[in-house]
Amino acid sequence: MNEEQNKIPQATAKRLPLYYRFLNNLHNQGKERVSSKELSDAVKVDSATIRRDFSYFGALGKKGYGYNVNYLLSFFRKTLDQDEVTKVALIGVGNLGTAFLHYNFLKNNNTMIEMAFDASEEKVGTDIGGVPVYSIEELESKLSDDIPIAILTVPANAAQGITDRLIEAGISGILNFTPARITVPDRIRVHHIDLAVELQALIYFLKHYPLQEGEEVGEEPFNA
Ligand SMILES: NC(=O)c1ccc[n+]([C@@H]2O[C@H](COP(=O)([O-])OP(=O)(O)OC[C@H]3O[C@@H](n4cnc5c(N)ncnc54)[C@H](O)[C@@H]3O)[C@@H](O)[C@H]2O)c1
Repeated sequence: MNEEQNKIPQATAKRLPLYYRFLNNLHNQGKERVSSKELSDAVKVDSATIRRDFSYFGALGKKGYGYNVNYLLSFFRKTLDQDEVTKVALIGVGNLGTAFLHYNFLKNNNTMIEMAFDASEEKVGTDIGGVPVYSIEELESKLSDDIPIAILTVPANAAQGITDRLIEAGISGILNFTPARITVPDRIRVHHIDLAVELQALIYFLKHYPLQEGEEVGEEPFNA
């Protein structure tokens, strides 16, 4: 992560990949500029928030012109280290893990699942979506220094044990899909993803903040 990203608020940093993906699509369609309204409609973030987010990088928008797509893209690419491919390891090649291996992350984000691990003999030695699956026994010997992130898709009861080994092996970030609350040292960053929580949040918003036709979509506190 570079210095610039350290200075921007975390909520803004979280939205950067969203902006980046949309701008990349615009660029691929040959578009050179985008208005904040267009951006807002596409990424479902209100234009005031977009302007505030972008203000952390200096005044990039011009009245009546909008934002220059190429300029923004090159800026975000630098900020998000998009010029570099980040290698990721995946642990647990079950229903969820297999789906991730089939999904080509590299197409939109510069991340790539380099290798996967599982405990099941049936899976070890196979190749899923072009990713080799190794035995979990080989975790320490196969994980190389250039893989900073692991995706955890093992059963909850295996999560902490695997986490301890990942940290020992030098991983610095974990994307945890298991329901287990894992304990890690301060220097390790864990992001927890739980579809049930996201669904509950959506249900809550539908019930308490139903949207009206033509209403601008606000920023949801759950994503902030
Ligand atoms: N976050 C979410 O929204 C969400 C949604 C669905 C499932 N989940 C969770 O994701 C995890 C995976 O779910 P799933 O449906 O893919 O389960 P699954 O049972 O299909 O897959 C688990 C895989 O982990 C492997 N495994 C078991 N113990 C292991 C170990 N010690 N080391 C390495 N591999 C091991 C199994 O062989 C299996 O291939 C579960 O914890 C589940 O609760 C999360």
